[in-house]
Amino acid sequence: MTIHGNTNGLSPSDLHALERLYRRRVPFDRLLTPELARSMAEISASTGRQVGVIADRSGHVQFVVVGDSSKLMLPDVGRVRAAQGRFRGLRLIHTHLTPEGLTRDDLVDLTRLRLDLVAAINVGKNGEPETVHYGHNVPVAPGSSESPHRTIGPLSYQALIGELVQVDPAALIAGLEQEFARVARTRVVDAKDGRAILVHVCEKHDAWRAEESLRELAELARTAGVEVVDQVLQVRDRIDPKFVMGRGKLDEIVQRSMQVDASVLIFDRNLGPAQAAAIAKAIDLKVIDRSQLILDIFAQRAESRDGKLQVELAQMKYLLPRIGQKDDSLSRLTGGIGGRGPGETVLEIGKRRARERISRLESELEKLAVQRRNRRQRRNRRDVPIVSIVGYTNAGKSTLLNALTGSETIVEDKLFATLDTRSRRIRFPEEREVVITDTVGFIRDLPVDLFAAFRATFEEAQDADLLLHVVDASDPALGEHIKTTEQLLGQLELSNVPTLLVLNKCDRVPASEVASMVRARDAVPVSAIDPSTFGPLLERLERMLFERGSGVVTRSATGSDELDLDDAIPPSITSVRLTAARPVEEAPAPRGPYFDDAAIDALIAGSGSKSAPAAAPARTRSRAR
Ligand SMILES: Nc1nc2c(ncn2[C@@H]2O[C@H](COP(=O)(O)OP(=O)(O)OP(=O)(O)O)[C@@H](O)[C@H]2O)c(=O)[nH]1
Ligand SMILES: [Mg+2]
Repeated sequence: MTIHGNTNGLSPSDLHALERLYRRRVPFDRLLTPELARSMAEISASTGRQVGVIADRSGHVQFVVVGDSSKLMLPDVGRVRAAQGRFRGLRLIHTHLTPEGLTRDDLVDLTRLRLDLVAAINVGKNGEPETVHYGHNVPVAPGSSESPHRTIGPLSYQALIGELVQVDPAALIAGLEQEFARVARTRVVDAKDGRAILVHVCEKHDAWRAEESLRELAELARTAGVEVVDQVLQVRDRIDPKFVMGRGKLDEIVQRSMQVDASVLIFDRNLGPAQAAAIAKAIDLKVIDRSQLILDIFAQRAESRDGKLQVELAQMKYLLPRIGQKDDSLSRLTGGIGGRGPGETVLEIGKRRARERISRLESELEKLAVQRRNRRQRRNRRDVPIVSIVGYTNAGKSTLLNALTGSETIVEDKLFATLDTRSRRIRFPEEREVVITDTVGFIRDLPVDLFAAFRATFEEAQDADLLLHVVDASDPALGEHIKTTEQLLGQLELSNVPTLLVLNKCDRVPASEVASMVRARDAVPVSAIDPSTFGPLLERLERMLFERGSGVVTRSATGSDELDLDDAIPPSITSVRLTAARPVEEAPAPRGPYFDDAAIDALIAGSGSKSAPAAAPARTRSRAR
């Protein structure tokens, strides 16, 4: 039976008296009992310190706390959750040594810990209870200036005990929970990962991108399977180093979380380990940052072995500095958003084991990387051009790949629909074929460790003869998306690969705007959902890939005695018709590693690589057609 708080210098008999408080019962339908009130007052008077108990709804005392003359520091009650409801199912009953109502600290605890109720017993000079104040949370409309608490008192202790004044917390709380529920009328019950409030805090000079950024965060949250119930935006002169925002705003958010019944706060920025812990401790909600959200999506979606290992490694690296933070905010993460995927185990293990796991993952991934490099070297002796489709997430890369090749890779109106990339081939007239590969979408401020994971998926793109940079022309953040993609391509050492900018989703943009964007950016317009728009794209593609002096050099096999690729290419491309790029029969659906090497080998072999033995028959067959 732990006595929490400031126990220094207490006599054994005081401690004993405090321990005995654990045996008291406080029925849920009574504010307090005379036995409890008198013993608490007595100990307070003898120690000169505030004394409190935290009782649950069945009337048991869960915590006994002792403070100093003017305040109590409450222990972490985070894991003693009420089964259901907006409140924690706990009441704080404590003493005050000066005649006063509930203090600001009392009200903050009330909100922060979502207590059912806080009661303060004023202890008189004679060491007897004199008056009682109590308070509880009330729902207020967002943005309203009304107080989120209701406080009642002073009530005469004698009147309370004599039941001249009747207070029934059970009935009170039942009514309040209904009231809160009514405010949160919009509730949808089937969200499997809880309800979240998005929080964007920025300094003034960054305010211009806040709205767009929140919109993207909402998309990410939706992709992760979280229901967004509210969004909070705060522009500050300076980001608070400890809590990011001000304490007042934090309290407001907790209040709001009760109204809309949210259990998760998702920050639209990356939080340092100490920040995350401080915030989680202060508000006692699950706190997730942008990196964690993205990691969570990857953890849910990675399918291949390589992909899974990469995600686990990224999660481990993210979590390592967070293990053993003073208020272990990770303990709130088990299960659900932020605590999913292979990295979940890290929540139970210590730093040392986590480090061991990291080095094991790294060496496994290195082995896979070596295998991939070897394959790529073998494959370099080829003459089939490779085109990689790159671009911001949700730009329509997979849709375009499907439409160009008549295949069916996953297309979803979600961010990071594609995590395990696919390759397909398309055939141009005159038997010229191209292998086209899809890639993982880019996003702003990609967590560093995830970027490392990304890197592997783009190794293949380094062999590409051409990048199709697909961008959603209808997105207001188009310019930002292009910039981010270009930056990340640079970091992936892909800046040197010839690139064609493809303005996608032109069906959503007025033609005049498309025309000016095409001119300004030397781009090709398409609508990936409408193949009748592919003409200009195919023409440009063919010109860039096959025309002499196009600047795109297709590697050809050295020492081969077969035809040079050029010989097989007629000089004219004027005959390109829309139907020209017919899908080629089945491409085996590559399953990870991110980039399925065997599948690409097979594709290339099937397309007439001079170095691959399978090439000749493939080519003969297609010629004969
Ligand atoms: N209106 C319209 N919608 C499109 C077009 N191209 C793609 N979409 C839609 O945009 C959404 C995203 O398409 P995807 O092909 O999954 O995008 P992606 O770039 O592969 O996305 P990630 O794999 O998540 O990076 C889907 O809902 C598509 O149906 C287009 O040209 N016009
Ligand atoms: Mg995709």
